Amino acid sequence: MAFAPSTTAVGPVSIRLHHLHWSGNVSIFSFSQSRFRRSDKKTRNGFLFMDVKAVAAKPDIDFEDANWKKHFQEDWDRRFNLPHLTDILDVMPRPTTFSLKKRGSPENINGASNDRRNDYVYNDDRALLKVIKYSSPNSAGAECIDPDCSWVEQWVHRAGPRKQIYFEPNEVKAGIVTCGGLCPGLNDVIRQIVFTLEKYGVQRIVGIPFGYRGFSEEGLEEIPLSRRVVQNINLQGGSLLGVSRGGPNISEIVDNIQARGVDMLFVLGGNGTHAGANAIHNECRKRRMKVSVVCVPKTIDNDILLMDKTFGFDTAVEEAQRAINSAYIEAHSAYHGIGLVKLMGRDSGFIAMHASLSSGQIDICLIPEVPFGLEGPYGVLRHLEHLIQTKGHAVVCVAEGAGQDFMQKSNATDASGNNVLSDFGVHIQHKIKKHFKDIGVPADVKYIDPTYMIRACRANASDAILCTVLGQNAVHGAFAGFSGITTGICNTHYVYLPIPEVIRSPRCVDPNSRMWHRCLTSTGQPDFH
Ligand SMILES: Nc1ncnc2c1ncn2[C@@H]1O[C@H](COP(=O)(O)OP(=O)(O)O)[C@@H](O)[C@H]1O
Ligand SMILES: O=P(O)(O)OC[C@H]1O[C@](O)(COP(=O)(O)O)[C@@H](O)[C@@H]1O
Ligand SMILES: [Mg+2]
Repeated sequence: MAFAPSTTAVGPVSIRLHHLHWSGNVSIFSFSQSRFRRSDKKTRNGFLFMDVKAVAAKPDIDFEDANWKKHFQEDWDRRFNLPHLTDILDVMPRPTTFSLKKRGSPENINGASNDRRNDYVYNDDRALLKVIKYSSPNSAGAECIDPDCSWVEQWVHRAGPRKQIYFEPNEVKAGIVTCGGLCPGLNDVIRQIVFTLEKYGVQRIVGIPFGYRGFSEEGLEEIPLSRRVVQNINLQGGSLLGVSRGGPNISEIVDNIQARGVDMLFVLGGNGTHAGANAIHNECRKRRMKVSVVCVPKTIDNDILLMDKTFGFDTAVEEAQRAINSAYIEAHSAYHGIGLVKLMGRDSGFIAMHASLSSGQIDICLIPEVPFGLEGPYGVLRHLEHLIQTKGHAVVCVAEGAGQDFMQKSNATDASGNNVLSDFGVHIQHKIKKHFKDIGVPADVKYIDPTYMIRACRANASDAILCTVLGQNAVHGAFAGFSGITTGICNTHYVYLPIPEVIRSPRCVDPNSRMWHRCLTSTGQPDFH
């Protein structure tokens, strides 16, 4: 029996890929529920939070069965099937009002000349999630399903405008909400959602202020949105609508959606936000409301499963270069200089890894996914000593979630239920200073924490394009009648995915991946233990 996507909101989960016996991406395996231990379960703000730990990692597939691949693929298709309004409601489609041809005359869409333009995506269109065929599980970076690492097709649904839509645009009231922390590109996505809604003919578009809180907090009025209002918001960082953590429970949110008469809700946020959006979608279904809930993944940490990348990540990596370069200049110009930069990444070290790789100036990169020792002959401090002796300076990049075991845990959580991390940047800074003092070698340590400077930036060009496509696809998905979905880029193609599939766990750097190996090659750092 496969692990069925739960209709219960699953909160922060901690699964480290390198703890798994099987190489590859956890999401390709179907786990039976019995293989998970629920280590912690608490209710906060009416939400259910579960920390789920993988205690065994064997996939629940009988590879002796000659038909295992067929079963796997049937299960896959079931898991990745997109929830649709017609699953529960008797709603009829109508021809789309979104047309790229003659503006204002979408009725022509069924004509032969229109078909030649190939403007629309069909519900049976699919994109292939994985494209490498590994010759063995020992191939570098192999992601395998079976012990022989055989070829198994994993198809997901293609995003884009459909010929048939399930809403009358002039009757639609659309809401947009941005939750969690800031991320470069939020305004670009809001802007594109508004543009695309208007292109369909939607006239009532509102922003819900300050994340999910805007659904309950008194005095927070919805913000009317139009092309005129959002025209230039992409020129600055942040979110026009504001963001927040925590907020009302799902039932209150859905009551409020009902009261406002919102029938399309666009939710921009990370893992927590997606769990909330899925719960909202399920509650709307339970109440048989005709509401489409569509997410756009927003995580600067890049920690959403299955996606090539999420918007804001490229910008963060680029912006981090400035901090790393300053750290390098400081370190290089000082006698025995050590530059130290802390970058974001609660569970995932993608920003630290990519920023280290792209800068070419990092000697040591520390991320949460790869354990390391500080003291002792094979520890980080001894290697720093070696770098100072041989090069005269060193630059270190740490992800915020790295080295948590070296510090006292606070057990505190933020309003969303996320663990509040101890500051490893500050900790290692003190450790380095003390170490060099203890061994009687001068060292000049300069610590840079650019966290909020990076997060508040406006999107760079490549993220701006990603935001544009994602924002437009979110609207196409809602008009197509899907709900409980998110939109992303997988294997260079734009797709829709059911929310539970992308939040099974935070996406993490695989220490066996080619990218981490490239990072190690670039920094020249040894294994620390
Ligand atoms: N398991 C959950 N179920 C429902 N809502 C959640 C859940 N986890 C977080 N949320 C809500 O989602 C919003 C954003 O969550 P947060 O973890 O702060 O950011 P992110 O979405 O970036 O991960 C918050 O308002 C929070 O209360
Ligand atoms: O100070 P805040 O707002 O709690 O944000 C800190 C968090 O924001 C992040 O950059 C992104 O987190 P979210 O995806 O939850 O917004 C994390 O890496 C970091 O722990
Ligand atoms: Mg989060």
